[in-house]
Amino acid sequence: MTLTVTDLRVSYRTLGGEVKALDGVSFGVRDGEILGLAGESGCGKTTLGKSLIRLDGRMRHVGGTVELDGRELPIADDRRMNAFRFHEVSLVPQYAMSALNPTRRIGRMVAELLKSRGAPLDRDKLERRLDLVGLPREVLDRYPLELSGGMKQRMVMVVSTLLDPSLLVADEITSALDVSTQKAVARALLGFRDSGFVKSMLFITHDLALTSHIADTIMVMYAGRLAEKAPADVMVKAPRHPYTRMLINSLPEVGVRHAERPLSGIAGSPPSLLDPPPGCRFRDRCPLADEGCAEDPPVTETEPDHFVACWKA
Ligand SMILES: Nc1ncnc2c1ncn2[C@@H]1O[C@H](COP(=O)(O)OP(=O)(O)OP(=O)(O)O)[C@@H](O)[C@H]1O
Repeated sequence: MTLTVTDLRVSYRTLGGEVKALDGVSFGVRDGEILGLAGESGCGKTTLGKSLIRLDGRMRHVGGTVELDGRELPIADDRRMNAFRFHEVSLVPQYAMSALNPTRRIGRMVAELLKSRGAPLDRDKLERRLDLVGLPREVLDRYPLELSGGMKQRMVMVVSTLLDPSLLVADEITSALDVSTQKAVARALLGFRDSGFVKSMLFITHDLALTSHIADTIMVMYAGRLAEKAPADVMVKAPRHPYTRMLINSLPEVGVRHAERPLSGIAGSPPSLLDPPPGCRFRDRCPLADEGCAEDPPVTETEPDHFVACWKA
């Protein structure tokens, strides 16, 4: 197992109180596995990704543990985490396209970054990786401004994986790209895993359709908690949680005109994470909810590798 997250609790300090963005999340990522993390805006996907790399100033590690390759990550200790960042766990951020320093040629920037991490620049290795993501070697002589959005995105992927981290967290890295560029980035991600440059991956997206093509396993979160986790094909064909079912039914089907089959959304919104009510957090929006749902549903393994947090599943 590359990653084992146990009962992770992370909140944000705000003027209104503590926003419990992750409220007891447990899951694992196996060696070689790509875990797609999905769920609607605000469910805690980015917070989970950040927790594994760097807590920002307003985030507080309230409880739980994160183990990477059997060693506990000191996620609450920014300085001690330095030994792990880039080397063991790395992030391609949500706004990767602006993560490149605009005043430096890319080759120089990569060399400086590696130096700051105490690693020498291995030109051969760098060039092989550029080949893998389909970037010409000349990009190293260019400024970020001279690259398209998709090229920048792939460049950031190369940079974040140069030290062969065990786990790569890719946060919404395809959202701002057109569909064919999205595919190139997705292929590059799979190539990195298949070539062993990274052992495992957490692929964060709100795009369930895309994640079902890339991920081996999909985990759906709802309001700071795990709702369902299952192998990607099972999640798409036989979801058990009412929320996941509704999410999957709300996906547009290619070739089906919406006059024939109207797109359905999910009415209502998740509860506030400042003071979430007890019980199932989806119950106000759930067509199957009854009084029993006022109690917290445990995460249950209904079949091997299929985890669901629902009394009705
Ligand atoms: N800096 C912050 N200060 C206070 N609350 C925050 C902060 N960042 C996120 N939150 C809250 O934490 C919860 C989880 O947010 P998070 O960004 O992790 O969700 P997400 O699923 O990644 O959403 P999105 O898809 O929109 O990026 C939300 O309720 C959000 O409002």
